[in-house]
Amino acid sequence: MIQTTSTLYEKLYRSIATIDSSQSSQLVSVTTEIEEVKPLAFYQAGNTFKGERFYWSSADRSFTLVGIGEACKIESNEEGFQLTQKQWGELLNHAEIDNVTNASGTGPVAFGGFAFDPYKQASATWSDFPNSSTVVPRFLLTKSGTKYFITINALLSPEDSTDLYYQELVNQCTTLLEKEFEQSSEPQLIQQEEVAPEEWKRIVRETTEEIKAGKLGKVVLAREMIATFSSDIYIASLLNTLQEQQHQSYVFAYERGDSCFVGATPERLVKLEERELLSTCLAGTIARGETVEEDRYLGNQLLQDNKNLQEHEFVVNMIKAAVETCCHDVDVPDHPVLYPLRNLQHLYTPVRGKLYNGYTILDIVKQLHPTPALGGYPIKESIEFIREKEPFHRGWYASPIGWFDARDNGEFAVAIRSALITHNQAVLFSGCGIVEDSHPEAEYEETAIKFLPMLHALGGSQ
Ligand SMILES: C=C(O[C@@H]1C=C(C(=O)O)C=C[C@H]1O)C(=O)O
Ligand SMILES: [Mg+2]
Repeated sequence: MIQTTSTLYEKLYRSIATIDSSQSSQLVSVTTEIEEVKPLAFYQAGNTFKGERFYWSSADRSFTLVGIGEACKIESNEEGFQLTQKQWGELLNHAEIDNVTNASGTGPVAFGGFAFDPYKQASATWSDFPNSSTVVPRFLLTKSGTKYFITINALLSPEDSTDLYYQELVNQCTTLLEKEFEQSSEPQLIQQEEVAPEEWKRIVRETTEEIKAGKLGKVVLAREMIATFSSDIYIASLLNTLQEQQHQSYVFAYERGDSCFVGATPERLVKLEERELLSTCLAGTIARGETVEEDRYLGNQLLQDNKNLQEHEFVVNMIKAAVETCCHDVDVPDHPVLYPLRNLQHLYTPVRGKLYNGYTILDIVKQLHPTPALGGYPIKESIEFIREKEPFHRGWYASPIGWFDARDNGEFAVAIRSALITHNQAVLFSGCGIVEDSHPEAEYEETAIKFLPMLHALGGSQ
C-alpha cells in the first residue's frame, strides 16, 4: 500500500505540474496497477460518499468497476446522448492522462445511464435521477481478469493544484483501499405489494386487441412491486447477494441523492472493445424446471413456441438492421439458443460486427435504445403506446446503463431485473413482450418470475 500511495502521489504531482494555466479547469487522471482488492470492500468503504457511487460487474464476473465520489458529471433532463458525447469529448481534449496500463476500463472512465423515455411526465419516484446522468468518478477501482487498477480523477483549476490538495486525494484513496468487506444481514421485509395487477392484465388485453387490429406488432408492458423494510437497505450486501445468486447477469448500482438503482440483468445492449461490437437479442421466456428432465422439456418448448419466437424475432430484426448501419462483417446466427438463468430461461441470439470508424459507443446506444425487447415494434408507435397506457414511470428501468473509457471501449446493459431503492423502500420493475397471441394471465405469471431475482436478494418471496 505504501508503494501505491507514493506512486499515485508522484503521478499526480507530475501531471499537475503540466497543467495548462490558460484552462479554467482540466481533468487530471492517474492510474496504477495495485494488489488484489475486493471490489465490494472498496464500494462499502465509500459509505461517506453516499449518492456518489456506482458498481458494475460483467456477467461472467471477470470485469468489475467501482466508482466513488465525482470528479465531474454530465447531467441533463433532455434525451442526453449528444450532450454526453459532446461534454465527454471536451473533457478529454484538455485532459492530462497518466495511464500506461493499456487496460480497458482504466483511466478516465465515464459511467452512467439514460431514462427509458425522456418524454414521459416526470414522477416523484425518480426525482433523484435526471433523464441522463454520467459521472467520471473521483476514485475508480478496476478489476480486469486477475489484475487490479486504481485511478484517481480530479477536475483541477490552477488554484487547486496545491501539495496539500493532492496529498488529501491520495490519502482518501488509500483509506478506501484498506477496508475489509463486511456482509450485513438485510433488514426485515415488512410489506410487499404488487401494484394494480388486475389493471395491468386489462391493459395487456387491450394491447393484444390493438395488435390484432394491426396497429402494432409488439409492445413490452411493465409493472411495479413495492417492498418496504424495517430499516434502510444495505446496498453493498445486496450487491454481494445478487452476485452470488444471479450468474450470467450483470450486477449494477448507480447512486443519486438518497436513491440507488440496482439490478442483476442478463441483457447486454452493446459491448465495444477495439472496435469489435457485440450486441444481444434476449426475448422469449419460460420457467426453469425442477428436475433436469423438466428443465430440458421446458427449454425445448421455448425453442419451438411460436409466440416466444415471434417476440424474439422482432428484436433480432431490429438489432441486426441497426448494427448493419454502423458495422461491417455483421454476424447473426439463424436460430436462437437458450440462455438459462436461476429463475427462468430466455431465447438468445448474439449479434457481432466490426464498427466503422467515426462511430462511438454512445452513437450505438442511441441507435439501439429502445430495442423491441424493452419497447416494442414499430418503435415510435410502441413507445407512444407505453407512454400513454403504462400507469407509472419507468425512470431508468429497461434503459441503457454502463460505462465507456477514453479509448472508446465500453459496455452497456439494459437495466431490467432491477429496483429503485430509497432508504427502506424498494420499487421493483418487471415487464414482458406482448404479441398477438399473448394471454394476460400467462404474461402476468411471466412478470411474476422476473421479479424474483431482486425479490430473493432482498429477502422477499413470491
Ligand atoms: C422486460 C423484461 O424482460 C424482457 C422481456 C422478455 C420477454 O418478454 O420474454 C425477455 C427478456 C427481456 O428482453 C424484464 O425483465 O423486465
Ligand atoms: Mg415474454
